[in-house]
Parts: sequence; structure tokens; C-alpha cells
Amino acid sequence: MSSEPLLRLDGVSKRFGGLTVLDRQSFSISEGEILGLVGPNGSGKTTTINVISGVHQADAGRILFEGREIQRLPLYRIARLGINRSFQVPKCFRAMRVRENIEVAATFAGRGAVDIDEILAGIGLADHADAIAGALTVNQQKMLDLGRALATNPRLLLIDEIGAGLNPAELGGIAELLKSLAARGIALIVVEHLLDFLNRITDRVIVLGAGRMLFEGSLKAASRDPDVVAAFIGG
Ligand SMILES: Nc1ncnc2c1ncn2[C@@H]1O[C@H](COP(=O)(O)OP(=O)(O)OP(=O)(O)O)[C@@H](O)[C@H]1O
Repeated sequence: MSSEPLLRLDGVSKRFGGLTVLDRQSFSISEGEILGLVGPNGSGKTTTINVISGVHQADAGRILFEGREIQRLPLYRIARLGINRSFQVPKCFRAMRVRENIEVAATFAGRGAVDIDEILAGIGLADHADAIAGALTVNQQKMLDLGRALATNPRLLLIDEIGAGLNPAELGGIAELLKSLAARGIALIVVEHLLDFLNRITDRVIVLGAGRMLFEGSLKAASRDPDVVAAFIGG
């Protein structure tokens, strides 16, 4: 493994109109690492994922992936470099079959052959391969979203609140899947409100409050940090 971080944010800011949503974020992640991103509603977690993946462009700062600046690249080029993400609200092709959704993602990214059956098994949809995606439950569609991201052979995977609404057994399955991806060298940034779930997969978290990085370290230490406590319970 290289000692250089896979991804580095350097003073990244994002504004929507007069509202500063990300305020000079700087952090990095190495291959095979899982980084948790937590914070109250509206603190900028999804926006962080959106600027890394190219859904939005940063207004200031640099985003380096394997040492290369990507902050001005469009989403499809970022995906082809090996960064992909899941969405809080699933975005699969609802009229297509489950397997076709994954095949389309693999073809679009053009990042080499992937084992579609292995992906289907990993996301728990092997028995639904021929189902129409729109007929799946929302939780299954979230898994399909993850499968579509995996089909692009990512080196960095951004996971946006996958845990909400899942039962403990499903959460356990996802935790094991994410850990196995990290063991294969994929870096993961996981946005999550379910701290027990996060605790199972990582001990490094960044806590955001109103777009600012308030804390970086273990979840346990975060829970004792006065700035973090103030952000969550309002001073
Ligand atoms: N496209 C947009 N246009 C305008 N404002 C936006 C846009 N996207 C996000 N925001 C605002 O940016 C702020 C941060 O939103 P973001 O979705 O990143 O927060 P979050 O931490 O992911 O919240 P949650 O936990 O509720 O998902 C919020 O005030 C939100 O209303």
C-alpha cells in the first residue's frame, strides 16, 4: 500500500447563495480505510460527498485524488477515475431489471470486468436479479444503488446514509460487506446517523457542525468533545 493518501481535501468550501455550507474542509483518506462522517442534520455531510463526487463543484480549495486535482472535473470523469457513491434516496433505473441496472453501471464506468453475480450476492439481491428495480422495497433499492456503485470498480466509495430503516440483521450484513470492501483496498467515506453501526466499521470519524470540521478522531473521543456535544444538543 502507498503511504500517500488516496484522497485529500485541502480548504474545500461550498456556498449556496449566501449560505456557506462547507467551510474550508481539509482531510484525507488512504486506500483500505473507512472514515465516518457525522454531524447534525444540515451540517454538510451530503454536500461533502457531492463535491467529492462532482455532483456540485467546490467554490474554493482543492480535491486531490491520487495526487491529481479533480475539483473541476464533471461527475462522469470522476466516476471513471474510480470514485463512486450511493445516494440517500436511491437513484436506480426503476424500469430496468436489477441485473441490468448493475450491467449498465459497469458499462458506463468502463473500469474493467466485474463479477455481477458476486455483486448481487454481496448486496443480498441474488434472488431478485430478474426483478424490475421499481418493484423492490426502498431498502432493496438502496442496496441496488450500492451494487451499481460497486459495478464501477471504485477505489473510493462514498456511502450516504445506507443504514436508515434497516433491521439489525441487515445492518450487520452491510457492516460486514463494507469491511470486506475495505479489506480489498477500497477506501470508504460513510455518512451515517447510526453511531453504533459506524462504531462497528471504523474508529476514525470527522464531525461536522454547520459546514465546519469540529473534530477528527475516534467516536468515543468525539462523544466527550465539548464542541461536538454543543453541536448535537445546541450549546
Ligand atoms: N442544492 C442545494 N441548494 C441549496 N442549499 C442546499 C443544497 N444542498 C444542500 N443545501 C443546504 O446545505 C446545507 C447542508 O446540507 P447537507 O444535505 O449537506 O446536510 P447533511 O449534513 O447531509 O444533512 P442530513 O443529515 O439532514 O442529510 C443545508 O442547509 C441544506 O439545506
